[in-house]
Order: sequence, then structure tokens, then C-alpha cells
Amino acid sequence: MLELHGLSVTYGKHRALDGVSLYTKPGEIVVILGANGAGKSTVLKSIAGICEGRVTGAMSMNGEGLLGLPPHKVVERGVALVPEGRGVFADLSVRENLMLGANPERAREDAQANYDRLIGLFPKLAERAGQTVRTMSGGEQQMVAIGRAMMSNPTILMLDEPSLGLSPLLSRELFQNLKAVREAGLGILLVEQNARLSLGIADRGYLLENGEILREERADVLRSDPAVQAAYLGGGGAKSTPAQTAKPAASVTPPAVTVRQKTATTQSASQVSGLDITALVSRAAQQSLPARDMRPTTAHTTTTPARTRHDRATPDPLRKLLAEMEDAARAAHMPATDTPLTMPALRPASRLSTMKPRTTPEDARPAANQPAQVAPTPGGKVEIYRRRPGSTQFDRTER
Ligand SMILES: Nc1ncnc2c1ncn2[C@@H]1O[C@H](COP(=O)(O)OP(=O)(O)OP(=O)(O)O)[C@@H](O)[C@H]1O
Repeated sequence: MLELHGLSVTYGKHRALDGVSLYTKPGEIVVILGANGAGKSTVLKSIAGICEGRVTGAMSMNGEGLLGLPPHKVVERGVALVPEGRGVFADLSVRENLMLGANPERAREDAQANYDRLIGLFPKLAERAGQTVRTMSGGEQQMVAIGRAMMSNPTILMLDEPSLGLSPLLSRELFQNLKAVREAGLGILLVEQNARLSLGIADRGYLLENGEILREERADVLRSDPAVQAAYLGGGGAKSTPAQTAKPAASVTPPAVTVRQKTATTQSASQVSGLDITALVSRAAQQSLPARDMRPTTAHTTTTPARTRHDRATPDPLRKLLAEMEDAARAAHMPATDTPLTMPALRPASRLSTMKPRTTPEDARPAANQPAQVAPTPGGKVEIYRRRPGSTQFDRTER
């Protein structure tokens, strides 16, 4: 059995875990639920011996201490981690990836038997044994990562956000596979943002918030608790009391946090902010500040009507982003001669004038007559370089 007692972790002055106690037995699936930054990954990394922070408390596997062990020793004790992002060797084949997992001493002698057991559980891995992992789908790669961890012959398998980046269909398939791993007798300690799916297969769950375990409960009880639904499953009715069966040490109603789903895709600023960015930029441009009020884009102490509104209605990181956008929009509309612009991203004019012609394909070059680059001169003037039609040379003008 994997046991943690009073595990605390600090990253410098930041306390990420505060007295976390939990356990996982072979043959059960245990899920840790919590909002972003609650400390879920830190729990797994501490157990695996790869936490960058200062770890204190007690951790053991079958009674043998894990605290302070290097990662390979933790694996020798029977605890394997499938890290967030999988960590597969993309240029190796499926079989090569799997066999690398059999490197620990505890697994080396039984590598072939473990491999046979694995492909018995997941025949698809055998069908794809020769395929380069890079060419596989996300779900298939995740199965390779899980298979590789299982090749170390673990008693407890830990998985950090295994469904990240997978479609709902692939996620469901993955979770069914985890049930098969449990049937094979392994214990699973799972960190997941997909609370619905993970509680659907788990036996027990822990709610972790701000580095502390708020509650430990059977998964089916957590799943049907309105407070948990409101906090982690996107449901309504947050006003319930904790379930009667909750253990005394954990009888706290989970806070009404919204778990932000991680996605593998990027979002546009307007998706994040819920604002029309075009309108925002033109509004900022209309606020004609005198030149003396212009600051480098890092100066956000200037109070403007727009910023006051962001202060009231907008979360901190977004407010900073919006303030930067407004500053940039204003800078773009200031007359060049009055604007002491700071444009660190631009090349200095001296380097531009000696720039060699590009040898990239034609469509990758700046179009003729299009400004190739704009650089501020020390006198506040702006140099504009245009490519001569049909030539690799640039003409320089100032304004
Ligand atoms: N290497 C690190 N250095 C400094 N702080 C860290 C480090 N790793 C994590 N933290 C901080 O510790 C806290 C817990 O982080 P952790 O990654 O464990 O949370 P999490 O619950 O897994 O969040 P997420 O779901 O977003 O991955 C966060 O405040 C995070 O910023």
C-alpha cells in the first residue's frame, strides 16, 4: 500500500502542500480532484521523487520509506508515474518504448512476461508494436506511456492528467483501459481534471484545495453530492451540506471553485476575455492621451477610465493583458515625432541595413512595396524599409 502522512511541500516561500495524508491500495482507483494550482501534480511528483520543492512528512510503500529517494529507487519500490504530457520517446517504436520501461531491476528479468501480460490487456499495443510513436494519435500515445510505466512491474501506477488533450471518445476509451489495469491487480492514483469520467471509474476520491485535503470519500458518494457537482462537475445546487458519511477530518464542504479545463489548443484573447478585442483597441485608440503620458508598456500605474473598469470587472492576469493592449493601441496611434516608443522586438536600424537577402521561398519573403521593417531612430524618427519590386534590395525612407 502507498501511504502519505502529513506531506508538506514548499517551493521557496510558497507552500504548495500542507499536511497531506492519503493512501492507495492495490486493486483500487483513487482520484485526487482539485482546482488549478491546488497541488495535485505536486503530490504525484513528491511521491515519484521528482519534486523541485522541499518535501517533508512521511511517504511509504509497503512500509518502506520513499521520502528522499531518487526517482529510480521509487520505481524499484513499485511506484511508477505516467507524467503529464506522457513523456514518450516519439522517434522510437511502440515496442522500444515499452521495453525501456522494463529497465528497473525489479522488472528486468520478467520483461518478456510483463510484455506478454501487457499486450494481453491491450492487444492494440501489439498490433502497433513496430509503429513510430510520433505517428500515433494522442490516445494511442497515452496508452504507450501507460504501457511503458506498467513494464516496470509496478504495484501502484500514478497518472497525471492522462486525458489531457484527448477527445471525449478517446478519454472514455482510456478510462475503460484504466479499469482493466485495476482488474490486473494494480492500484491507481489518478490526478484528473475530468472529474466526471474519473469519479465514474474510481473507488475513492480526495478533494484537494490550496494544498490541503478537504475531504476523502467513496467515489460514488462524491459523484452524487450536489456540493461536489457544483464545485467539480459543473453542476448547480452548491448549497448542500457534506455527505453524512464523510470522515470527520475531511467533513468540509468543498469550495465553489470552477475547475478550468486545460486544453491543448490556444484561445484567442477575445475568447478568454469575453470582450470584442477590435472594439477594445479602437476605444483605446480614441482616448488621445498627451504624449507626456505615454509610458513603456510595462507602466500600468496610469489610471484611465477604461482601466478602472477592468479593475472592477476583470481578473488580475486579464486586467494586465488588457492594460498592455490599451497601451499598445495608444502607442500605435501617437504621431511618430511625439512618441518616445520602446519597441524591443524590432531589429536596430543598423542591423537592418546590412541585412542579407533571404534565401527562403518567394512566398516567404516580404512582398514588394510592403514595409519590410520599421525601426525607430534615436531622434524619434521612424525608418521604413521597402523591398524593391523584383529585387532583393531594400529602399529606406524616414518619417
Ligand atoms: N517548480 C515549481 N516552482 C514554484 N512553484 C511551483 C512549482 N511547481 C508548482 N508550483 C506551485 O505550486 C502550486 C501547486 O502546483 P501544482 O502543479 O501541484 O498544482 P495542480 O493542482 O497540479 O495544478 P494544475 O491542475 O494547474 O496542474 C501552484 O501554486 C504552483 O504555481
